[in-house]
Amino acid sequence: MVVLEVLRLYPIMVFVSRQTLQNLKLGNIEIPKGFNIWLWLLELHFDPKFWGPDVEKFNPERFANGISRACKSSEAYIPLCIGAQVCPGRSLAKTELQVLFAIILSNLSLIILDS
Ligand code: HEM
Repeated sequence: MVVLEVLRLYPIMVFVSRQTLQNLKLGNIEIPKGFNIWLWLLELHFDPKFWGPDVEKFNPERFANGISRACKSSEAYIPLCIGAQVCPGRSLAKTELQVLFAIILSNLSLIILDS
């Protein structure tokens, strides 16, 4: 849950770009072949429409019941991208982060400050 929330608030890539291979129609918008589309991941991760009013709060508990319950659309949570070019290292990355947290927690004493 902590890893998922960290990747929501601080994604390594804040945007990805794609180039259209053919003319497309997206809703009412005509997009010509060869057009560059920039997908702003951070905007999706901080949209209260998908995440609710506490969108800016660090709240790992939001993922307690999985991504589909944390967010109104699972396509609004894409720190590792989506589709054909989804990050192939995603499982390794998540495991590495969990191991890293475990090492940090087992070597440090953490205290919660009043403020
Ligand atoms: C938390 C860690 C990581 C994050 C947030 C992350 C995120 C991403 C994202 C967003 C993309 C898509 C980029 C794009 O399409 O423009 C990507 C692609 C890629 N990632 Fe990761 N990644 C992580 C870790 C890793 C690791 C550990 C590996 C390899 C061991 C890896 C290998 C790759 C490769 C090879 C691609 C290119 C895939 C392609 O173009 O088809 N990533 N990653």
